[in-house]
Amino acid sequence: MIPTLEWLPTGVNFLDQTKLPLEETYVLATSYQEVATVIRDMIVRGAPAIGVSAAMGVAIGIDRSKTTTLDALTAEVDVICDTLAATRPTAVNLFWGIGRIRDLYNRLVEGGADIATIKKAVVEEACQMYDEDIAACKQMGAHGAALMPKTGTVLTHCNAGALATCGYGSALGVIRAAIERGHTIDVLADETRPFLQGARLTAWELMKDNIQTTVLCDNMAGHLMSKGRIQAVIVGADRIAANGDTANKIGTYSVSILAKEHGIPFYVAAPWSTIDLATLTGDGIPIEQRAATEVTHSNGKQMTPDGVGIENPAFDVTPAKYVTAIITERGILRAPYEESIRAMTAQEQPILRS
Ligand SMILES: CSC[C@@H](O)[C@@H](O)C(=O)COP(=O)(O)O
Repeated sequence: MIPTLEWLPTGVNFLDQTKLPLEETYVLATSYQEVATVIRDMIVRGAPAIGVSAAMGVAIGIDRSKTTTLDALTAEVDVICDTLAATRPTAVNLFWGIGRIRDLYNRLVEGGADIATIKKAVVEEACQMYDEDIAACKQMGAHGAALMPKTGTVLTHCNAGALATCGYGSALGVIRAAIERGHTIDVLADETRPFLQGARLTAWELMKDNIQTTVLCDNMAGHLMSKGRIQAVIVGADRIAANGDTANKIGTYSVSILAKEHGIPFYVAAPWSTIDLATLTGDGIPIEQRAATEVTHSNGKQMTPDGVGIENPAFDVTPAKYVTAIITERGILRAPYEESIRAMTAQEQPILRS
């Protein structure tokens, strides 16, 4: 399995996704500040991977703290959490990952645990979240495989694969699971301007698994749909509001409308940690704005005239009405999403182990 990130005795080791597909190199983060930089610079990216990375960031910050009193440690934990929370705004998994370690820390302090016990427990929790993320991807695959065409072409946007998770992938995990169950699927990967997660990352990881993959420019999907070349669309998600509106990589919204127009099912695959019950509709989802240079430059070369205006929102929101189903590790959600999400939230869930 592709090692997206890994807890090591020396730190948290990240496959540098900014260097793919040409170089497979790693960045070892030895402090919470370095983990924050890795997330902000998109060395690691993809909502589920960001969530676990942030949890590991909090854990490494606590584990490496030199403070000797609980009061001082608690003050430091505030700074650690705030630093990591300021890295990227859209993927709710970031805040979920930080919150889970923070909650554990608070419970341990209230329970009278000493610093050594706390350090051990937060590291174990972060590593458990890593295992749970892989298990959740496998479960999404098990639930979603039957929705994929028995034979046909599936379009995906951005990278919701092993690289966007701790392994196996959310949207690409469903495709992998379908192929493992005997489906004959080839993948169309939108290049996903401007950061090229589709062209660089989805193509790289699917080729590694010998899954037939074709990269297309973002403006080509409509043409191919009109020619009957696409049987399903599946994407990941960075945040799903309580009504099913889904934030995902910029361009997803356009693909969803094209799919609707052509009668092609449009699926979202995401772990439960991507569902944000506190955000009622897509209007409440913060959209990350990234640097203009991602648009103005390609491989260091300037592509636009000096002084031209630039837009670079990193995400858009697909209204729930365009989403055929949301595949989670708990099961498949269908419209009306307020009700199906509420019903599945109430269900008791087993702890997943990879
Ligand atoms: C599985 S993570 C969400 C993905 O579906 C992906 O499309 C995405 O938007 C990731 O954004 P990124 O900016 O690369 O972190």
